[in-house]
Amino acid sequence: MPRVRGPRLPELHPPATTASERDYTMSDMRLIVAGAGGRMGRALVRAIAESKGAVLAGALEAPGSDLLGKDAGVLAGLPANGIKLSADLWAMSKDADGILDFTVPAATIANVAIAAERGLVHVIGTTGLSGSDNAVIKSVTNRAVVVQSGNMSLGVNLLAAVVKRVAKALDQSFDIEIVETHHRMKVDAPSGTALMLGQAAANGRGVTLDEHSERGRDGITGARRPGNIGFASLRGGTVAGDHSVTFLGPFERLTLSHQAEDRMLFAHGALKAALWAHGKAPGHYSMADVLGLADF
Ligand SMILES: NC(=O)C1=CN([C@@H]2O[C@H](COP(=O)(O)OP(=O)(O)OC[C@H]3O[C@@H](n4cnc5c(N)ncnc54)[C@H](OP(=O)(O)O)[C@@H]3O)[C@@H](O)[C@H]2O)C=CC1
Ligand SMILES: O=C(O)C1=N[C@H](C(=O)O)C[C@H](O)C1
Repeated sequence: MPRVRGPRLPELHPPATTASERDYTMSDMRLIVAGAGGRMGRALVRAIAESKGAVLAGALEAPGSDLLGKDAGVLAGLPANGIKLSADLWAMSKDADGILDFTVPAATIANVAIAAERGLVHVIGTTGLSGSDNAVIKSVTNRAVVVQSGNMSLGVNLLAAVVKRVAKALDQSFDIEIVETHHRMKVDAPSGTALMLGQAAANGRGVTLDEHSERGRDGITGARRPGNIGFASLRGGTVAGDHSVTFLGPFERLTLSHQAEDRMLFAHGALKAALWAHGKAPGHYSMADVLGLADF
């Protein structure tokens, strides 16, 4: 029987290579993974092993973690790579070029100063950051390179650009509601992506998100305030990340949505951001900058 060939799929999971199987060059970007024992941290270790142009230079974990001293490759489901998890960012960053940081707000904020001092590209994917956390991050970007985004995927960043345009085109007779669904282990709500999409809608409308958000409705809430942007969060199972933005108008609704199928999507996006930012001038960059969508 003739072999039927299907369309080629992008290689989200190309065969993993390890330090011993690959020839690293001096020009490879030397990356530290923060939260290396976490879900995203393990995905990032795999993404680095699978990609050209970067090498794992360190694996950071929380002080007191049971995982300190364990091999980052083994934790990520790969052969041992000799990089042991450590809580000492200053020591491991001596010869590093960048840090991929998907941890918790307190850890990310602690990492900001060291990354700036060491001249590391700091890719920040951590969500749940407060306004004052974000101000700390911004404060170093006159001397440090930071790429920060609540979502590192191409699809969500395109979605945000489209949401901004649609919000601009529709008046306040259209209510905007953002719904997100994530796995049962997620600790923050609304998701960073939902807030990013809300910000895009607010920008399109020319309003301030803080003054036009409706979050956590419960009980007698009163009627919906015209012009507000609503948020709802679902948690359960193993969902990598679903987001939808619905524009509800008189007798019609428009929904734009995105489903992430695997968190390797975010890991590959973060790696792309680091490689893009290597050698850039100090600044606070977004994933839209990395993907060339800033003017879309
Ligand atoms: N922007 C994006 O595209 C994406 C963002 N995220 C965000 O990334 C973050 C992490 O998500 P996820 O991997 O699922 O969460 P996990 O809880 O699985 O991982 C977080 C890791 O950070 C570790 N950690 C805590 N404190 C420190 C510290 N001081 N130094 C170093 N490591 C520390 C945790 O260790 P311990 O368990 O011991 O506390 C844990 O291993 C979340 O904010 C999530 O929303 C996730 C996916 C995509
Ligand atoms: O915690 C997660 O898993 C994710 N977090 C990010 C968010 O808060 O939006 C990105 C993605 O949706 C997965």
